[in-house]
Amino acid sequence: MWRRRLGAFLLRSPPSSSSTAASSCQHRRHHLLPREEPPALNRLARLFTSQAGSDGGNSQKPFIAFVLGGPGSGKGTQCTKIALDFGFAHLSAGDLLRHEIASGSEKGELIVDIIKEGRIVPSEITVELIRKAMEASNANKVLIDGFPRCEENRIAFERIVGREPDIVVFFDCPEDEMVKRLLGRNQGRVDDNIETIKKRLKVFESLNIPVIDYYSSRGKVRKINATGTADEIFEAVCKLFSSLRF
Ligand SMILES: Nc1ncnc2c1ncn2[C@@H]1O[C@H](COP(=O)(O)OP(=O)(O)O)[C@@H](O)[C@H]1O
Ligand SMILES: O=c1ccn([C@@H]2O[C@H](COP(=O)(O)OP(=O)(O)O)[C@@H](O)[C@H]2O)c(=O)[nH]1
Ligand SMILES: [Mg+2]
Repeated sequence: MWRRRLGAFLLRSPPSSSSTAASSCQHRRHHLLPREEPPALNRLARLFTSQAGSDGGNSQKPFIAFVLGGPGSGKGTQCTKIALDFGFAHLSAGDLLRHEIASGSEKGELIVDIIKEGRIVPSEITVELIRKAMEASNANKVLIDGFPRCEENRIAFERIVGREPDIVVFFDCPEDEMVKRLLGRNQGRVDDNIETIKKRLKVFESLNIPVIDYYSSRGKVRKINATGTADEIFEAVCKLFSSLRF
């Protein structure tokens, strides 16, 4: 049912963290309530809870949401909104890889070639970048955007980080809509060409869908219809995140 014939495209520079005023949803206020308590009370409360707040250190395991969907399904756009409204750290695997490329490292040279071809970067590289970013964020709620891309990624993450995600959010978007969005993204990414897009869509179908199927069989997938405007989709996202305990 989630398998769609996927047709076609991009690599953009680091994430836009912009979010429109219209991005907030009706559930937002409900979620912000605990964070609106006086700071001293918050700090005191954290001393007696099992998980520290994202600004107060995280000595316990964080709540992890993998955010998956085809290229152009809106993962990055929605993650930015979730991070703002629900206080998650947003770790984009693609952005971490692009930062590595920008650093000029030897690894970066390997990564850029892989990304240009729409293939998947070796798991040990990506998992190590994510592990370090999780540690550096010290957050108690983490969105991992665009990872795992394949079963090997998934297994490597679970082995190295020693965790499964708490949930997997799947943005389900028709191929023609994804292609249209990617063509309009215009962020100067090296994978922003028709040839690479075709390959990425094929890779999504053959390698990433099995990861979604795996987590689905474990009852972890929350599918969101990713058609409509970004704000309409975020309404559904808000309903989901408002129902979670983290
Ligand atoms: N619901 C939407 N409708 C139309 N365009 C969208 C929507 N969500 C995101 N976009 C745009 O589509 C492109 C791809 O979105 P992005 O969030 O980068 O997707 P992904 O991270 O899944 O590749 C971006 O240019 C973004 O602004
Ligand atoms: O865990 C990951 C995430 C990304 N990529 C590579 O980086 C590209 C861009 O990924 P990103 O998530 O930024 O693309 P999006 O799906 O958001 O358009 C992918 O096509 C892959 O080549 C990868 O190898 N492993
Ligand atoms: Mg993205």
